[in-house]
Amino acid sequence: DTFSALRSVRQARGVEGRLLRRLRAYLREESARLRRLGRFYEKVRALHQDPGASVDNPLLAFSLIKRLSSDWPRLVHSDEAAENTRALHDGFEEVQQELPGAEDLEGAARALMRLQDVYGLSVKGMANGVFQPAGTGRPPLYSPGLRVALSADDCFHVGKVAYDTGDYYHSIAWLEEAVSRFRLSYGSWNPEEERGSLEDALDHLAFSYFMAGNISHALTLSREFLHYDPSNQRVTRNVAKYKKLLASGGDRMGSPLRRPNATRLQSRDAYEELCQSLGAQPATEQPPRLGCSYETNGSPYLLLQPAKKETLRLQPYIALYHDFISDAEAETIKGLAGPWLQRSVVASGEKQQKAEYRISKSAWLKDTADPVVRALELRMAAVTGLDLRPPYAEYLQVVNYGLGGHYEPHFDHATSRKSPLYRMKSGNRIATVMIYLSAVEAGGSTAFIYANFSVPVVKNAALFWWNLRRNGDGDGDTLHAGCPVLAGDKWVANKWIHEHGQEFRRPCSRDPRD
Ligand SMILES: O=C(O)CCC(=O)C(=O)O
Ligand SMILES: [Fe+2]
Repeated sequence: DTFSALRSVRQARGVEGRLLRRLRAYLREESARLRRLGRFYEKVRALHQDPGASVDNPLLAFSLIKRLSSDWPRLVHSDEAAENTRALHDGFEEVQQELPGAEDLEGAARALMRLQDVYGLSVKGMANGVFQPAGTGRPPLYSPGLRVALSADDCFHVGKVAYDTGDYYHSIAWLEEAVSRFRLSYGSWNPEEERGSLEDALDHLAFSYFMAGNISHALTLSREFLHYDPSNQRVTRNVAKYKKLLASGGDRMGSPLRRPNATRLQSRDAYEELCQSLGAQPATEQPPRLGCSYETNGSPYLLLQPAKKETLRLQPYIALYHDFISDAEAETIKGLAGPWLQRSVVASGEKQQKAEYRISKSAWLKDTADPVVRALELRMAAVTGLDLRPPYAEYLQVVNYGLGGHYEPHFDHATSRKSPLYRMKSGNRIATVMIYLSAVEAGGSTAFIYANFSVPVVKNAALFWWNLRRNGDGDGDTLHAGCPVLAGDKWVANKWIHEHGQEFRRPCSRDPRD
């Protein structure tokens, strides 16, 4: 699919570039053809208008006969127009395989609604191209270089995706925006088309209000619909039904519509607050235990260039290593993974499958893929002091987030003995090293829900944390998430290190507090 990785969205832009060039060629050919027709028309018309151009002149008589017997039939039966159309069709067919489909449009619409929800954005603002949290004095979360507004039809399509899944909370917000935009432009340029669209939006909006229990609104909108299309039987029946319901007191107009909790989240508010605050929570612990240091970790590898460690939390233990990789290395890793990216999956029982709560594409890189991957593994081993040789760690997982791409709160370690993670037979995931391979323009922080803080995307830095306690139990405090990317192309690389092989490097303890 296209929407689930920004790399694919960029490729889709390339596809449109090719279509654009085809269309330009088509316009050029067709304009030349029409110009030729125009010249023929003008020439013949001039002869017909000129009183001196009489067919008494044998030369003019000859050319008349030639025109009628040869020029006109050729002109009328020319397949030039058809050939131009065919070239356009062929160009389209060439890229057909690469075009986004219905599921992409749906995924893209869901992405906009996710950004609306998680970042508390108003639909009206978004439709106007502004990313400002609604009803707060906060500044915009993102100010694009080029501000673009959505069309009435764009808003209708987002609303329709919500409508089709029975999500009337979102369908009402987006269809309201569509209706008010259609009303504004109504009759301005293409009355027939605009009217059809306004009616369609009114129809869907009225039904959404009806389903949400707001009968009086459903009635008002249905009446407006009938103003444009008085003979519509279905809507006429609806109006009668709504009137009857209102008369019997069936309106729940006052009750506010609640956002559906489609996610599996119990801690949704905390999560969203962490995503919005962009890594600005005060630490509960104080220096000197929290702070920055140069680390050689007893490794000769780090002697000349120690790791730049920022300890972020002690419980759970989380550290950020700044400048862990170079820009060039990051580009190499992204380039190696790019062609192999596949929709990311999540563990579900014993299986792996794709899920709405993880929107990204990912690829696995072995250390034999390139010397850069190998060097990165050695550096991670030196910094963590852990054994990363297979099967003690998984291959490097490179992830590219998509439109509104995110990974809702989860644990990296297995929480069930049946998890596919145990297929490696090297125990659970004891620790995670996650490298930020890119910057983002807005959003995309890594939020630790129970630890109550979030890490903004710091390009080239590596985040480290222990997933397990020393007694082998999963550390519940490590629940974490990748917040939706508001703007930009977020890439990360994950290294998941397993328990086996670390016995002497991180010794066990029976104290559950360790
Ligand atoms: O992208 C992030 O910030 C978090 C990613 C993550 O938690 C994961 O891939 O397991
Ligand atoms: Fe994770």
